[in-house]
Amino acid sequence: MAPSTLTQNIKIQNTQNNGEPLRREVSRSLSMSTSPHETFHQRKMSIGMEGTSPGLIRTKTTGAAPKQLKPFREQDIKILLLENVNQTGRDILHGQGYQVEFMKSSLPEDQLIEKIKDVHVIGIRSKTKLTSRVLAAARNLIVIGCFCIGTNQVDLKYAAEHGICVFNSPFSNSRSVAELVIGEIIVLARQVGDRSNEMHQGVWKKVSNKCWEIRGKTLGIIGYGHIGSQLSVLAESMGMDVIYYDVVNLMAMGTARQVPSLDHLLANADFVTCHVPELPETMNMIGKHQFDTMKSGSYLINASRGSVVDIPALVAAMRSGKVAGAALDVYPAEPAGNGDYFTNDLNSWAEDLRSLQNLILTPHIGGSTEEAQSAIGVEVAEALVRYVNEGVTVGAVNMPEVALRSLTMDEPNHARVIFIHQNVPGVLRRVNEILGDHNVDKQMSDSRGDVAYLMADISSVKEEQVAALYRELEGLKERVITRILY
Ligand SMILES: NC(=O)C1=CN([C@@H]2O[C@H](COP(=O)(O)OP(=O)(O)OC[C@H]3O[C@@H](n4cnc5c(N)ncnc54)[C@H](O)[C@@H]3O)[C@@H](O)[C@H]2O)C=CC1
Ligand SMILES: O=C(O)C(=O)COP(=O)(O)O
Repeated sequence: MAPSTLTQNIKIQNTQNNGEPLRREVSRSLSMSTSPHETFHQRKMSIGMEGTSPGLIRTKTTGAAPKQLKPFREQDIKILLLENVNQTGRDILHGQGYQVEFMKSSLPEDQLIEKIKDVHVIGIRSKTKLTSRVLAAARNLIVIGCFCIGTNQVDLKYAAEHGICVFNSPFSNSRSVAELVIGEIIVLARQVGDRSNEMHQGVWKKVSNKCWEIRGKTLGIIGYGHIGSQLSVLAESMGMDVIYYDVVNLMAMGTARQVPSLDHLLANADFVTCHVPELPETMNMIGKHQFDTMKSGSYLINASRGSVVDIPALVAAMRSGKVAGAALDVYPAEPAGNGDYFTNDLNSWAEDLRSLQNLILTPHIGGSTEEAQSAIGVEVAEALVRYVNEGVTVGAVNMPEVALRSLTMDEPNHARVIFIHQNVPGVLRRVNEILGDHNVDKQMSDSRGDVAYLMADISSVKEEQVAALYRELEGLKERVITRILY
């Protein structure tokens, strides 16, 4: 971008602002996703690109310096959205002027590897597996948006070590999951699923045997985080006693009680519900021993991750009558999209599950409500915009959280340097030696594990100096990614 263009853009911006301070304009552009012409980023340039289309904003550890420097234009940013990301999120990203490709389902690994090669941003939900193999193919990727809560589908460590920031929406669908579980508790206690199936087949079968009220029964919640604690409040308001087990000591909601062990919870709960993340420690955490420990005639609900419950052990516990009913929303393997079949081809025990009585099977819909999806769309898309345009990592799940107030047009000749690097001694000193020829107005640096993130706003920097600055930073052996926004 030539200086004259910059000046012209300042004028346009000022006109649009009607003389209002620009900083207000900046925050408005992010929170209300206005048109790209209203955003401050329109005026910025970015370098740090490797052999792709002009104006890109990433380089890899092994990459050479960019051959040409071109303005950072929103139109150059390529985004791939999979798994039917909500319209709210799509609107925000389109509103920035980015190129957005949208797909309704997830992709198998080989197709994903092809598709991810050139994009700067990918948006996924719980199904798309971003393994190290997939991410290694992503030449230009700078950021991943998980439009959901769980991030187990992404190799977070590999991503961080390659300078790829990951965002999610930590609680926008928690209430939806909690409400589904409440519904399932009643449906299981009254065998509503079976009665409904029978009626659909024309069979009238009125029974009260082993049908219960939930009032006075004990709900055992495994994992008392966002979802577990919401559920606790709802269950108690319906007259249930609530106990919970968590690896962390957590404040109880209402009169709920934390119990000292999983076995203690299993031995005392009438309904057991799982709300833990997928981790090595939660893999098959409900298996044969746990079913043996549960009360006879109790119920199990799993709306967390399919890996948490050992399904053959559940099938055995239900066939023996030890478990009177169960609800599963998640499975070790799930179809890529709607219309696919839930058969033994996918999970070897799918037919076993389909044959059981009082077993509610839902297709991973815990967070699938209009309210949740719309809120997630906004939250994650805004985080992506902030990261692409300003390098702000607040809310990231695999990077240190770093933010500086936005650059504004009353700060000409400023540049924002973003330097993601290995977290080893001496790097900051060397970076500051490089930045030392300029006035460092503000700077923030933080680390998380092996990766550190530095953001510095420098002034008195001429456009022709930016390339040299970039090359010097790229010359540091500890660098992962250098971006300069100006
Ligand atoms: N079915 C669906 O559509 C949805 C499923 N989920 C799943 O639910 C999970 C939980 O969600 P949130 O409540 O938002 O997560 P959260 O992170 O707020 O809470 C998880 C809780 O589990 C605890 N925990 C971790 N390991 C444990 C262990 N080994 N034993 C006992 N407790 C343990 C943590 O200390 C934490 O309190 C997510 O990770 C996601 O996989 C989330 C949203 C929708
Ligand atoms: O938010 C989560 O972690 C979920 O499991 C919901 O996933 P989904 O957005 O429905 O693919």
